[in-house]
Amino acid sequence: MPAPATFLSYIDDHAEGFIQRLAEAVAIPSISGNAAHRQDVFRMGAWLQGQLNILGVQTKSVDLGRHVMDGQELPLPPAIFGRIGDDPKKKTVLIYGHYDVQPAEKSDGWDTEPFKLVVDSTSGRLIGRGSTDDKGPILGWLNVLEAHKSLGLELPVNLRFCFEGMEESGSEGLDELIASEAAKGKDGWFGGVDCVCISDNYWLNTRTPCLTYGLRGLAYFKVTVSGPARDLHSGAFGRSVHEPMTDLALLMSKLVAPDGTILVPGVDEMVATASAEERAIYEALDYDIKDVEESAGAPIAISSDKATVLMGRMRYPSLSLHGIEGAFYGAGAKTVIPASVSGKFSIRLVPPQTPDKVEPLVIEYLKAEFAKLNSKNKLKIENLHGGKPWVADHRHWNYEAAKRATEAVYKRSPDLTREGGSIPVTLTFAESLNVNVLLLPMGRGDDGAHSTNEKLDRSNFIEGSKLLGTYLYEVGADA
Ligand SMILES: C[C@H](N)C(=O)N[C@@H](Cc1c[nH]cn1)C(=O)O
Ligand SMILES: [Zn+2]
Ligand SMILES: [Zn+2]
Repeated sequence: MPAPATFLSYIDDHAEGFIQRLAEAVAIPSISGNAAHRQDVFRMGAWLQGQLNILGVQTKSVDLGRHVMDGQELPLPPAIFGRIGDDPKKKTVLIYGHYDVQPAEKSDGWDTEPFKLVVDSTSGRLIGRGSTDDKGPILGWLNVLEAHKSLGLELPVNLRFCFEGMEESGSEGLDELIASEAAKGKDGWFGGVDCVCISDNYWLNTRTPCLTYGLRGLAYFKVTVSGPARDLHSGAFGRSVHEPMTDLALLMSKLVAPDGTILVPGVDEMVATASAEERAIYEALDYDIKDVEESAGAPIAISSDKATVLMGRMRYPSLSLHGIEGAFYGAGAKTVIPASVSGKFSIRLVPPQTPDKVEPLVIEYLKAEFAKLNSKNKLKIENLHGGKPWVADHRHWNYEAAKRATEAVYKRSPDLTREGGSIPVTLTFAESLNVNVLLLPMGRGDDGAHSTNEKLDRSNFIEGSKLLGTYLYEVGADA
């Protein structure tokens, strides 16, 4: 069933107001991974709940308890649940999104203030932290609701919403909440849900919309080497004591090779090599080495073979080194020996890998490599968070509806992709509600999620809002 023309033109006619609302959302620095911003995450949750209420959605803010982050006990931001429509003749779609964002500071290399949405009218870019990940897509759903309310149009499906404020920091508390709601069956918040739709990833390139049926999982590690009781003078102590930074740098260098091979024994080996037939799937995708190099901003693709690059992102695990806490990193030439340093790295997982299978291999390997250093320093290994990979059935009616919606809005068939990133709650929804989950991205491959100058193209925001609404009509038509 096509979306009504009035809905589509409402979206076009109200684009400026929608961008204004996105600017309001971006202005709240809801960084879940930084204790100093925890109140901002709460503020963002309250703002979102208020917007949903204005648009006629019944909501509930669900307390997720407390947790410890960076040695500090903090309240977890609430899950914002919403519901609108209870017509037993209609399908019920559950929408998930996250209202927290990654950290961002102008000094990281942003050209503009990260928490002030900049509308670049020449390029059509809406630049700001969270514009594409994930405030723009969440607001896309609000745009759909606003259009229906203002036009007095009946929604084609019943909607349930689940928005969280900790996705960028391990989705703490959410799995348990979903499991307990699912256990209540039809009386729970998700009772009667027929399918799930998540808009929290990106097209593969800048041209072709896609539907995503897989996500990598994640195992995130913090490895700490400590020795001296305090920071030391390298003139007074250099070559006289074991230095934590030296040990850590050696350990970190043993994790991954420059070509991406994971050096922890048993991790790469868990995943079967792709057959020629499977390779052909990646060859057929609308993608070019230029696409990865343009979004990375440099000619640094790991191979000149397109399928190898794509499989590196979607089909194989990867290990990335993220940073070292406690090390000297400022300007100047401080001659310090840091007393304690923590390396952060993570492994993106693919089936059949799970955090439970991979973590012991990493811990055992790091301990063995540390022992080889004969250092008198101390080693501590922690898992910061993790999540399992997910793959869905893309022949399901939920995907068929999204395909028809994409063809209606973008006048082209979507690519079918697997995403290199992780949204751990996806698998939780699939398993605890036993329904199909669809990833329907709004943004492009060069949006720079998690990076500097994150943006969402105006056309993706506006056409993407039409897509989300049209998808609901296509699902409704299947009822
Ligand atoms: C794909 C999604 N938009 C996303 O960015 N997910 C994050 C999840 C995460 C886990 N630890 C920190 N963030 C990602 O894939 O990195
Ligand atoms: Zn993210
Ligand atoms: Zn996200």
